[in-house]
Amino acid sequence: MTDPFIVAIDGPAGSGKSSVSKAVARRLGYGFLDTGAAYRALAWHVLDRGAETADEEAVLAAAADFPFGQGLDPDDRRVHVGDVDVTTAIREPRVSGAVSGVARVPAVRAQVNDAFRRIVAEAAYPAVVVEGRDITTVVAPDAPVRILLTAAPEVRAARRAAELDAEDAGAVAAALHRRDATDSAVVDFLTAAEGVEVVDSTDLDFEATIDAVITVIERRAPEAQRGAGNG
Ligand SMILES: Nc1ncnc2c1ncn2[C@@H]1O[C@H](COP(=O)(O)OP(=O)(O)O)[C@@H](O)[C@H]1O
Ligand SMILES: Nc1ccn([C@@H]2O[C@H](COP(=O)(O)OP(=O)(O)O)[C@@H](O)[C@H]2O)c(=O)n1
Repeated sequence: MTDPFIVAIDGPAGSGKSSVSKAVARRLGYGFLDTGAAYRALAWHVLDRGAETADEEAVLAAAADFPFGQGLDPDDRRVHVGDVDVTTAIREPRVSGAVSGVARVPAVRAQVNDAFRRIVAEAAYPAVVVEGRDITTVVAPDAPVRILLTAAPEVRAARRAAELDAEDAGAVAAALHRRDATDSAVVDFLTAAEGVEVVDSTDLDFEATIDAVITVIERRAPEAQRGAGNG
């Protein structure tokens, strides 16, 4: 089998990257890689070691001893650090509030990006949908399909608050926009780079967003490499 091709999807928090990418991968028979889960798992690992993600030395020490496990099955979002299942823990607000400290360390970005490329190259799928912040620009700038998935800030905050079933939607919105601001200082994922197609889901429901992404794939992906069952 030739190397899987990449469908690269970037975007800000709450734009629908993970849920839409997973649904697209499942529908097309592709693999799915949630790159944010790796940064979240490393932030969890730093906190679990009793350190702070603002401490770059502590982050580098944790990254040097980071037995991270993540699969490509769209229907299996389990994430492990060693033999600890951290799937739920990495989505907790305390980790969301700490993850940007990990993401701003260049050596960490280089380490996890190498791991992402290796995981995709070894994938037993015709393609892998890879979602995050810098996939279209750093991890896979030559991918045949590169999408910036976005939505209005207030829509993204409302979706995240609903997802977390949060009592204080204002606090969720403030945390989300704070993370957007911190993240976009590290990687510009709010502006589509040359060749990246923008899908704005502000006025699209979940199914319509999936269809919009698949339309881009059908237009941009190499015909010969598409998986079975997708025309
Ligand atoms: N177009 C959409 N319309 C309504 N809800 C959506 C849409 N896209 C995603 N969602 C929901 O918004 C929440 C956040 O989506 P998620 O995939 O976690 O975003 P991200 O990974 O970009 O942070 C989830 O509950 C998801 O089901
Ligand atoms: N490719 C990536 C993916 C995530 N990240 C970092 O990891 C954090 C969590 O990513 P995520 O995709 O799980 O976050 P959401 O957009 O799902 O809220 C982001 O806020 C970034 O700080 C990154 O720097 N680069």
